[in-house]
Amino acid sequence: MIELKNITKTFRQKDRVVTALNGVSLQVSKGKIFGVIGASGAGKSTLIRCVNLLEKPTSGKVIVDGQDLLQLSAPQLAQARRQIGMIFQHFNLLSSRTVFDNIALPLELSNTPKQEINTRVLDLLALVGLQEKQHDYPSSLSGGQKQRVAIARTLASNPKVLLCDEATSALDPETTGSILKLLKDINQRLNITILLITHEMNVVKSICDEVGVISNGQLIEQGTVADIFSHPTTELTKKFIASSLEIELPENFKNRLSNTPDGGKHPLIQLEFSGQSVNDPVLSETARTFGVDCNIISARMEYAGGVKFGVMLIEAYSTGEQTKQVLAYFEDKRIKTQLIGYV
Ligand SMILES: Nc1ncnc2c1ncn2[C@@H]1O[C@H](COP(=O)(O)OP(=O)(O)OP(=O)(O)O)[C@@H](O)[C@H]1O
Repeated sequence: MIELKNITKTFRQKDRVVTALNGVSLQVSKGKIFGVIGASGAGKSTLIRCVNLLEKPTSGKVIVDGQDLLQLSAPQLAQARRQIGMIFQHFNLLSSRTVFDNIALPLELSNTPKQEINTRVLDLLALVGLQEKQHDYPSSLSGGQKQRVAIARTLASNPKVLLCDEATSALDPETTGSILKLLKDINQRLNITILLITHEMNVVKSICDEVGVISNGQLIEQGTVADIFSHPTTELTKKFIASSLEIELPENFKNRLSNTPDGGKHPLIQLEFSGQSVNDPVLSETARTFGVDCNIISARMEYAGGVKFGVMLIEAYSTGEQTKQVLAYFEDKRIKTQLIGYV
């Protein structure tokens, strides 16, 4: 549905040339959700804006639904763009129009009959769960509600593709979750292909089928979410994955933490489970094999693309030699271990 072939984009900034995209190629199949993740300035916005030619690539090809966009005449491009919806971090609603009228706008612009506009907007309001807000103005809505209006507005044109430019970055975690759920719902119910950009691995993990990692204008890694999570090859990808799995050591353990096992303290071990880890009942095996009981202090286990990931902090009731055996056992199960200290 979307194909970028060897896209390069350079900008002229006073006396120097900035290469925002450097030979980017990617493909998104119909009905899939593809996430591009990268740090600030990596080229994410430029990339997504090249898909609907808001930004014209310096070289390369942009093919959407079989059409080579750079070869189209102005009217043909306008037609093709109707198939490509876009939502933004800051929603871009018209403050002088009600919720209903914001959603109706693209239909008015395409001269849709009034009765049809009415039915369609009411359907869209129901789809995004905002029927009661139709007469309200954007200023009285929460961030999540504004993004729902923006989603409904872009769906009004029946797009085949939806581009999401950091669509949840201005929202709190709970609202982010509900907007991501809505996007997944739209993707599945309407079979809309989604390309999104984000700097948060949690977004990728919760709704994407495939992911590309962008750095310095280049896609340095791409694949299915399950593959990338289980076999990340670059340090940057590993960092993004780790950032989505962070857990905090509770305050009372922090205060007791020391570098030595003096005074009968027990080792505090961090276990990092990835797609490569052996899926065994490791804690009970540790107790049976080494006679070492473990207390789970904090844990976060999740699934991405059908693979189990997570981090766990355990206090192992072990002494010196046993601790070494237990750490070696976890490593053998391909669980990344780190001795944090003693508590
Ligand atoms: N219109 C422009 N003129 C000049 N340089 C630009 C322009 N747009 C982007 N750039 C440069 O291109 C590079 C990539 O920018 P881009 O906005 O695509 O990154 P990003 O990954 O979206 O960053 P952020 O997450 O901070 O929005 C940056 O070095 C930026 O300064």
